[in-house]
Amino acid sequence: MLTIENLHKTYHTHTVLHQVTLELPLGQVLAVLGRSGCGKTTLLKTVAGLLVPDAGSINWAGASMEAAPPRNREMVYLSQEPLLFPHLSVFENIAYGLRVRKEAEVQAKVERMLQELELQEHAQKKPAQLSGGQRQRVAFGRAIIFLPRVLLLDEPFASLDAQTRASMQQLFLRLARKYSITALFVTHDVKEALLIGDRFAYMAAGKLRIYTSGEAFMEDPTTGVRDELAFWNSINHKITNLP
Ligand SMILES: Nc1ncnc2c1ncn2[C@@H]1O[C@H](COP(=O)(O)OP(=O)(O)OP(=O)(O)O)[C@@H](O)[C@H]1O
Repeated sequence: MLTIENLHKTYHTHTVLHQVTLELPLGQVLAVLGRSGCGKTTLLKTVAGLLVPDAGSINWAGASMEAAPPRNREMVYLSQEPLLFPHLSVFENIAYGLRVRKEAEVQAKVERMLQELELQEHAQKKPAQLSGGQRQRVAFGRAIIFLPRVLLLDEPFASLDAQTRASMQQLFLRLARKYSITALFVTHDVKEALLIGDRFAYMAAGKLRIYTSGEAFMEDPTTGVRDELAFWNSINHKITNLP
């Protein structure tokens, strides 16, 4: 279980994380919905150890993570623009974490992951020879192949077209189930949050509100789920009443 208590972060006089508290059980995905600038990236980078909080605690299975450097936390941050090694092939990008950890059966593990990601035929290409969606799949594979404790996903599909985005969402759901992935998934897209999350939260001005159920998330007018439903009802009404 990931436990975060009263996480606080200020840039100069601007408070970006305001007493953020959450619990995330193993194998669950918490979808965090929030508008641009609400502090989502700061939250994920602080959990990953890439930013230092002013106060608060981050625990994994009861052990404090604050003193642990990012690589020892095994909490992987994935951004919208996948960061891949440009000079390495797809295969070697995915193999990287395994080689660093001196794990066995690298070849077989990477081949299996390439198959999961449907990237077998691109194994020897360099990142620059791939589409945005394919690069994001490589970044996923590289992150999950060594089974990190927590995946921290920062609007990972925001730059993709609608179809590629939908197929990446399905791929994520399939792999999340298969590998029991524990993840914080931040997005500004309410449909994506509903589709991806096992649990739901809403972030505004550095404050995180956790919902006790999916229904509570959907019923809160600030999340925009109601507006989304009203929009589609009005479109349906318009289309069925066209002359
Ligand atoms: N290094 C920094 N120095 C000062 N202010 C910062 C810094 N990084 C972020 N901020 C400010 O903190 C606030 C939250 O930024 P953050 O990147 O966490 O937001 P976000 O919710 O991820 O937004 P977006 O969806 O646009 O990426 C913003 O107002 C931003 O301008």
